[in-house]
Amino acid sequence: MAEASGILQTAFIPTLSQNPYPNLNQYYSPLIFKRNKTTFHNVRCSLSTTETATKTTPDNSIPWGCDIDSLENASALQEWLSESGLPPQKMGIQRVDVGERGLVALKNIRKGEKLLFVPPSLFITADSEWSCGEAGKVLKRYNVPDWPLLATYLISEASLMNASRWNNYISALPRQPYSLLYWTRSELDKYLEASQIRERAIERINDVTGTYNDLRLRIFSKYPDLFPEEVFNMETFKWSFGILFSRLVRLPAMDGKVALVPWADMLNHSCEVETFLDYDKSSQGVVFTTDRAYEPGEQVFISYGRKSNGELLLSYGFVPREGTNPRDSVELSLSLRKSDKCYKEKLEALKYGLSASQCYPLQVTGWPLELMAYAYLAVSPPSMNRQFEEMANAASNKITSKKDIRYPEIEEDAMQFILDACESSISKYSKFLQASGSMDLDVTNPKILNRKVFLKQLAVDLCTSEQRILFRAQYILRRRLRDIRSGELRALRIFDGFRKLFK
Ligand SMILES: C[S@@+](CC[C@H](N)C(=O)[O-])C[C@H]1O[C@@H](n2cnc3c(N)ncnc32)[C@H](O)[C@@H]1O
Repeated sequence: MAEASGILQTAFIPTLSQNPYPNLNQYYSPLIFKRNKTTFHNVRCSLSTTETATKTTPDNSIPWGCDIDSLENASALQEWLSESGLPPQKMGIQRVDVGERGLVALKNIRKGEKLLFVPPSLFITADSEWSCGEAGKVLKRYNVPDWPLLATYLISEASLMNASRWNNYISALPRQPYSLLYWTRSELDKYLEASQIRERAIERINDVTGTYNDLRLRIFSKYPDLFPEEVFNMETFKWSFGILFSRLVRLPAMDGKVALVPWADMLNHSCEVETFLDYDKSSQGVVFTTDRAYEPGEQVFISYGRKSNGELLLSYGFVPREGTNPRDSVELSLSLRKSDKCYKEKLEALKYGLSASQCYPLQVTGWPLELMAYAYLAVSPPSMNRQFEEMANAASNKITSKKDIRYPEIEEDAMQFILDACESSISKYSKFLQASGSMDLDVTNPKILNRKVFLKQLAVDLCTSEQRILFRAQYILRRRLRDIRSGELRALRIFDGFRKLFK
């Protein structure tokens, strides 16, 4: 567990954990980026730019960065990094089969070798110097936390193009990162209807929208010269948060500092490796230690953390190949029955952080004790009301109480309750997977069709992997129920035998 949390903390971190901004519960609506040649740069810091961010871009996209699979700016990035202190590397950026672009071994790399050595002068952190110092000062004055601060910083530097020291880095970032932030509400509803990831994506989109709206109301609107809407708008924030979700690293050896680490963020994820990025005090740079050997031409991977396929889709926009993710899990939703005579009492018992409907992760290898405790609570009869609190506490992962509770008298009902939830979820997945074959057949515009085919494939891959875990749980639950029932039958038969004997 300690190991797992270590990895979770150090991989690229998709969480708005430091975002204290309220979820304004607003539905995301993409704003069209207004390209205005004059206001775009010069207004803000009187920085004269030799290039302006006004090139023509595809609809709704921002005018910096490059296509996600483009190597167009990669050599300029490499050159700039070496001039700026990146030591010679054993890897180079190339087009790859997994992850579009990635770092590929140029020489033999041994298992246990330290690679990268990106110096702190190349990190982007909340302490980085702003090209537009005034804008940075304003955000600091308002105590804007790291995530929104970095999102704003990235936009500010990006809009300055070659007047920013990060120009080469930003030019090599994807113009539209693969992210669920770019899915519309109707796409989420259509393709992810069966998966709980849909809810998480909606929450995340609302968080990003809320954060932007809050910054706009509290700060940007008061300093329109520093933060013109042509530059700092919902579209550019969607981009910068998409970049942060898929590339920001937490560095435990630097007290958990979060940073964008150019070059290191060209590494793709593999579920088959355990190694992750961290700051190395002895070499004073970000490194990772290989946990396997690589030959020249092979893509080198790190782990983004022990994440489920759904979490990988949510933050990084990809789903690993079926059956390759040993950490995969699916969220199973359990609910108290409204018709339960003790519904109110049970709800009252759940007051510490749980609700009448609760999600728990199922893995191929099993499920958490908390899930079983919730099931006990949901099926327990009024006569067990004294145990409601114990069950509710055991169902919560926030309260440190005894988790491994057992109530043999309601074990069968609890198992059946979980099985029913699994089967109802399985049928939602089956419905989507069956319907997916004939979805979008009426679309003729090739660009729209491409997008739909791409999103649908991601959803099909995710739903297939999630359904597979549910099938496994269904199998285990059915077998346990059969054992319980056949055990009961045997006990009844023995009892019957004794009765006959005494007759
Ligand atoms: C930290 S960046 C890695 C570099 C990225 N490939 C690039 O060209 O900029 C994370 C992004 O890489 C891609 N990626 C990483 N690992 C992947 C994998 N195993 N399969 C597919 N895409 C992957 C996803 O688009 C993800 O959002």
